[in-house]
Amino acid sequence: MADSSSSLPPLCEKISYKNYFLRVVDLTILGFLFSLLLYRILLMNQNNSVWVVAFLCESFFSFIWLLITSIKWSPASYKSYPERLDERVHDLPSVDMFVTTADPVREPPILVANTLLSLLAVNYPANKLACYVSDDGCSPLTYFSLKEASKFAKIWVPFCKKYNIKVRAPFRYFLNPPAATESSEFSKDWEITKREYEKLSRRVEDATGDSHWLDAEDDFEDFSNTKPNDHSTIVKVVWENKGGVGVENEVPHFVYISREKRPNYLHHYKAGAMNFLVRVSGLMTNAPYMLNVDCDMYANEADVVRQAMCIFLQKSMNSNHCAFVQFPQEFYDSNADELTVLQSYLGRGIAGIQGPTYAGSGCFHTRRVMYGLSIDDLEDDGSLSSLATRKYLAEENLAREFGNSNEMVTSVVEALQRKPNPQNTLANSLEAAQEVGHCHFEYQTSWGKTVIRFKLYHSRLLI
Ligand SMILES: O=c1ccn([C@@H]2O[C@H](COP(=O)(O)OP(=O)(O)O[C@H]3O[C@H](CO)[C@@H](O)[C@H](O)[C@H]3O)[C@@H](O)[C@H]2O)c(=O)[nH]1
Ligand SMILES: [Mn+2]
Repeated sequence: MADSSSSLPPLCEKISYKNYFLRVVDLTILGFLFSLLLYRILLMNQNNSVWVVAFLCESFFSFIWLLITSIKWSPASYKSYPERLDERVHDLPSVDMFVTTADPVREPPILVANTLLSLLAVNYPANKLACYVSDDGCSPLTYFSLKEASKFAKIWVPFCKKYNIKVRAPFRYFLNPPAATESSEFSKDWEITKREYEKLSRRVEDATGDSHWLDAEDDFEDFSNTKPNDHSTIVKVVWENKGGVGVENEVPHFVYISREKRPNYLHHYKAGAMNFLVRVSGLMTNAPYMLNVDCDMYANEADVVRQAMCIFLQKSMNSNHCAFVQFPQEFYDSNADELTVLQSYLGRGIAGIQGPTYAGSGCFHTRRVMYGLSIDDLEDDGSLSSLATRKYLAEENLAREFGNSNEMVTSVVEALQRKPNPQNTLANSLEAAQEVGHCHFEYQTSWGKTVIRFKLYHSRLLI
């Protein structure tokens, strides 16, 4: 856990971008706007309706201008120092990473595979990570592609770590040839890895048009007679990190899940998928932190988890006061100018006031906040207050809130009390994981009402 010594340099800092010259300019503009409105009001009686319309438009403009200027008044951003993490934190916390996909046509499986590969390869101890992909399309093709990708991960992840590759989504990384200055060993490994990635792409492409492989393996039996909106829960542990040495230890757990869907049950789209991801990961790994990434994105920074941990674990910021860490999104395939305005001006402005807004993807949350805790429920040392213990841990409450699965309730209690997860093998939780995939979890419990759906969008805790 985090070292409390204050003599060590901080894990992250808030950088302020206050600009007094800009503030004077803004105050001058505000003065002009007020004088204009005052002028309109004073001469209102002597003019016609055009004057009134002009007054209304200028008032509206002034209001919007004032709103935006107040947001931008004290811009700030957070700078993290992941290189300091190892000397400050001796036992890094676990992180469960979630990817949601819903449609193998609109979201090509090779892209989802790249998202998965970029997450499996992040710079973080692999035994502290687990990646869960939720497939609302219940697509055997997506499952096939991800399974193949997890085989390729055993080449890709060691390659990225050995050469400290920055972009860890192979489809982006292999766009550029290696620099001429690279060693011959690197060039050789680069060629081999690229060839293996091309083989993976080809296998996925071939499988797209031809489904004979569906019958060839028992593993795909669960997908027979399923429709995207009518099927039972599927949970498959594709790769389990059981420790050991070398490659075996370098690739994090990877679990494929597809929750039950029935035509007469609303499934709550991504929010429903996220609920199921939280439940299954709670049963299997129960990490205190969770990362949520859309399937058409990838982690473009290998240190992303370490950066988030710098912010969560920075003592001076009080880790209990931090509910989520949101990373900005960048687009590689569209004009990003409008995003610069959003992120550099408004994003930094909001970060200066309290913290960024939740953007739906690229966000780390603490599990306890997802289960309903707020700052008021915690003592200074992060333990549950006695009032919160009565409120959250009462047996009848737990079943009503989280459902009738005993294993689920146990995992929630352990997460709320910050107990380390006992090291079970993932396969031991398969039956319980199937159970929490039922549609009724979204109806007879708080999952479909407040857990996640409420917390994601109304969390009051900041960074
Ligand atoms: O029934 C569904 C529908 C969508 N998704 C997934 O949800 C994500 C976002 O859906 P998308 O259709 O791509 O929405 P966007 O408008 O592109 O996404 C933005 O807006 C959403 C909220 O409206 C956020 O949840 C997203 O994170 C944010 O990137 C994707 O990974 C989908 O695969 C599901 O898992 N199940
Ligand atoms: Mn999208």
